[in-house]
Amino acid sequence: MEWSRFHRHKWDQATTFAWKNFSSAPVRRMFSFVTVLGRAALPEDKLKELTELTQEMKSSYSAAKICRYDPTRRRLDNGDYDYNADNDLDNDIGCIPTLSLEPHLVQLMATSRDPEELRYVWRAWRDAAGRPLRGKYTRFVELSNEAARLNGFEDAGDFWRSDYETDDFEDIIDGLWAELRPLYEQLHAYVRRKLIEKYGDTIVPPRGPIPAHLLGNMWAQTWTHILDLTVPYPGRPSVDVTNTLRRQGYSPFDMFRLSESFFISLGLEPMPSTFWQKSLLIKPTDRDVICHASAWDFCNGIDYRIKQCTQITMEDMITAHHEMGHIQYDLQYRNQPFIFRDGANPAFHEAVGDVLALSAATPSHLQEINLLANVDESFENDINFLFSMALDKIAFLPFGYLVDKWRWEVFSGEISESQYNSRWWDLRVNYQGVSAPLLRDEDDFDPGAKFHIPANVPYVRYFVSFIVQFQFHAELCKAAGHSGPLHRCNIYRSAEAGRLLRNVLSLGKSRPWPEALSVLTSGRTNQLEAGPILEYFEPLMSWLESQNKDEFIGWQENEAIVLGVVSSNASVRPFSAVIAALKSPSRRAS
Ligand SMILES: CC(=O)N[C@@H](CC(=O)O)C(=O)NC[C@H](CC1(C(=O)N[C@@H](Cc2ccc(O)cc2)C(=O)O)CCCC1)C(=O)O
Ligand SMILES: [Zn+2]
Repeated sequence: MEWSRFHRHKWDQATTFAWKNFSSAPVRRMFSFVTVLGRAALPEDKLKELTELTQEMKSSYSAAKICRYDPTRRRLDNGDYDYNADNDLDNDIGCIPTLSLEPHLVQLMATSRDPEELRYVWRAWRDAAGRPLRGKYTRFVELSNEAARLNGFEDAGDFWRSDYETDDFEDIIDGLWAELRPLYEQLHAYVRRKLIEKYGDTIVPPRGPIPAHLLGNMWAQTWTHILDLTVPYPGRPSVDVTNTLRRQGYSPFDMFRLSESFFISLGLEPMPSTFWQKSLLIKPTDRDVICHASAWDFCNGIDYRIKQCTQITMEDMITAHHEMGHIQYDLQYRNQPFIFRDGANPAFHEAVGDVLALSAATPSHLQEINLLANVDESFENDINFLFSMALDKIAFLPFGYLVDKWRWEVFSGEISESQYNSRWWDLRVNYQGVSAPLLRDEDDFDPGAKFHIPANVPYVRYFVSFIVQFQFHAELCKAAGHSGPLHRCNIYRSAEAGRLLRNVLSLGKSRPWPEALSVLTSGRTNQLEAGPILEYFEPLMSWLESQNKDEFIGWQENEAIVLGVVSSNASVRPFSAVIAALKSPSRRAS
């Protein structure tokens, strides 16, 4: 009998979703994951196109290089750097691009204190890494959305958010940001004041956004590299132990051994022997590799590796803990069924290493491992420490939030191709209070100059991780019997903390993440909460409020100082300040 289309559809419906009626919850959970095909749901030719597109974007980004800054370079008549000189072959100014992001540009953005050089590097990187991706990205979005819809999602953003198994996920993170924004604004106001003291108020507007090239990082996402310009009480032992690491002859290998010893002290797993044989911890000189650090689970219970172009810096020591946290989580859930070998949600995976680093970075622990001379626990040292932690953990929050806010709006169509860059800068000014140091237009593609956009790696996981890692820290400190301020807690060698952490991590993705949180908090809560991170930074918040009492808190967009050539098709709505800057002869603008 020829089945009618109706009957065939009914059969499909019945068999396709029969698993939804299985009695076993874990089996239903497994089916709910394994039935999501992701990209593989695309027709062969489109899957091939999407895969090639992703590979092209990733290798284009990883191979991007720029020329060295040349202060003698011909200038425009207003003194501005003539970026187009490179193409001006008749005066053989052209250059060979030799500087790559890691380690050269990361180092330059962290250590240069020349605004002109910083502005050059900031723009040259975006010209080399972001601009070439713009056309590819639009096609990438189309194909990603098509794949998402074939999996039953609205668009790729909807698909990505489903990892959190939470209907009102966007409302939840909006609410968390609202609770944390006041602390961010206090830090922002204090740092802006210090940057005005360093660079003057013709570059840094007292009531406006901070120009993004002055914050020590290519994306202004963490500000730890301008600690020297902003530290509250200078002249005290620096909590940045980079120089001590170098003086003591630390190798990249030693830094990873140091991180491993912290995990072992909690009774967690050592790295498997193959880890030490097969990881790539030093940038090779004979070939180009994707230097962006990464941790790999080869899904056979034996082979786990980290790839990191490790520099001997405190930042890379913290990153070593971060990457090893991924491996530790992989090890803790390796006995779960394959489909459950993942983080309870992506933020949990990002939090593990950072939780241990919260203890490892404390002055008392750094003393214990001879990386810091004996530091008294004076109020000033406390504030210096909390401030350096805030330059990492608080400064990051709005950036961690806005990257996927932008991407979700691109996937949903709220941001069209003609608005990519102006909407990116709207979000950067509104949430982060940073501005482009020179005018941007829609030939630029600044989001593309950040690894996770061409690499198609979701980003809100880091925003959530920076909050949930303090919930972990608070609970592990309780288990370790810590008393006193949360920021002084060090769980080193606590078997109780290790046991609690193991109980959470070994679940993998076998249970919805609120249940994992409930295990962590012994039932006190199963929700994301800003309480612990606010408790941790409470002493700093009070101190900042007292320091900032005459300061303008927040920023006005039209106060932004944006210099640079107003390019022919400046489709970006130039901030009114640009018009002001272009009119008033006092400010150097062309
Ligand atoms: C096979 C695979 O891909 N594995 C995943 C891990 C897994 O899923 O198992 C993986 O290795 N992802 C790489 C990524 C690397 C880093 C990163 O991208 N960090 C963000 C945000 C941030 C910033 C400051 C900070 O302190 C912590 C995070 C950035 O740099 O902007 C760069 C150095 C730090 C972490 C990572 O480890 O998360
Ligand atoms: Zn990570």
